[in-house]
Amino acid sequence: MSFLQLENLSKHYGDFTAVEQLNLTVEKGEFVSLLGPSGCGKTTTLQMIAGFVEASAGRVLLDGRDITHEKPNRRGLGIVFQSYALFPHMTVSANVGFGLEMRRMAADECTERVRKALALVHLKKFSHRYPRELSGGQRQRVALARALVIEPPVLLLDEPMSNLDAKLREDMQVELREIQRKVGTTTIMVTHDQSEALSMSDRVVVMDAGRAIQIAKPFDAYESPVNQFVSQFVGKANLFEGEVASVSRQGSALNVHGHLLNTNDASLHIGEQVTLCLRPEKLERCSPQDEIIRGRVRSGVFLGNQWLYHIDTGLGDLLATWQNCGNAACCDGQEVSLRWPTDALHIVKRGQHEVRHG
Ligand SMILES: Nc1ncnc2c1ncn2[C@@H]1O[C@H](COP(=O)(O)OP(=O)(O)OP(=O)(O)O)[C@@H](O)[C@H]1O
Repeated sequence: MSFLQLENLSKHYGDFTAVEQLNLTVEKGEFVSLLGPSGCGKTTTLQMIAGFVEASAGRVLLDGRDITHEKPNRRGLGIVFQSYALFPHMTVSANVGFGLEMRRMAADECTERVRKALALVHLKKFSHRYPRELSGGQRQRVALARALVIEPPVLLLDEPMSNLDAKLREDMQVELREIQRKVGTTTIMVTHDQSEALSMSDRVVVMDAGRAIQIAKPFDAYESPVNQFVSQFVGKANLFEGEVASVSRQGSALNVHGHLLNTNDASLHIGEQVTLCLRPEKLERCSPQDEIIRGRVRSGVFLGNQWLYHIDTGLGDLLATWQNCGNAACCDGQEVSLRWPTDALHIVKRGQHEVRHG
């Protein structure tokens, strides 16, 4: 049995459904992110696990125990909110030790645990400061120490890094994941930032309109998105509508605006209408005799580690990302020959409501 299980978990507000029949199993020590656009039900799901929002239907099981209707304080989960919610009139130590005092832990043990928790988040030197005397990143670490000090079975993080600037956010992502690995606490994190979810998680739950659309390892969600929504939400995608022109044992040929494109997918039927996904980094420049399609560069943007190009082609406007092309490899208006490996072209479903677990 999995450590944390959500079974058909739903939340209705009147006739509005915020979360619909969510099923998720999380193993001990796993780091799982709930990823999706604003309003898709991520926070509501987290709050149902925490016990701050009452589930309308379904169950939450922790280590086999049904906690669906237990009070939040009896669940004993560690929570870090977006706002950190530190007590402004208490020092760092007092903030971190607060949960232990509430549990009436002996003073000596409490002091020792607070010391260890602050060492874990590299804040030992700041124990006597007040939250207003700390930077955003330091406050975030106090909130993390406060959640971890009670040694919770599950750590719940609600957009824990959204108040940090881009650089600090990246550093904290690495640090948070290192701490989580060291402590081994099962963790569920809410985020709308796909790169954050992909870089930190063992698995991601991609949500839309209250439903889990795909539950997968980050690599699989990116490489094999289950539908159009996931392909566009997790990374950038070129999408084409096409019709299956022929099928063989090796794959299929698809007609897209009069161009025949080969895929490795042999499970299709002639005449079937499909959507194809091609990631921008899979496009390669090639010589004219090797090209699949020719295009004209509309614009190029330098992104630091790569260039992002918009290219007008017979398939539509294609996005291409290329690294190592020095000081602008292509000029606006330049004609380019393009190709990609056959296995880079994926068939994605058009519907949005088919969950795939992985
Ligand atoms: N108390 C409530 N009463 C009515 N509707 C609510 C209530 N709380 C949340 N909702 C609605 O439920 C939906 C899901 O909200 P939720 O906060 O879970 O979204 P989210 O994915 O976390 O979004 P964000 O990334 O913007 O925080 C939203 O449409 C929201 O307006």
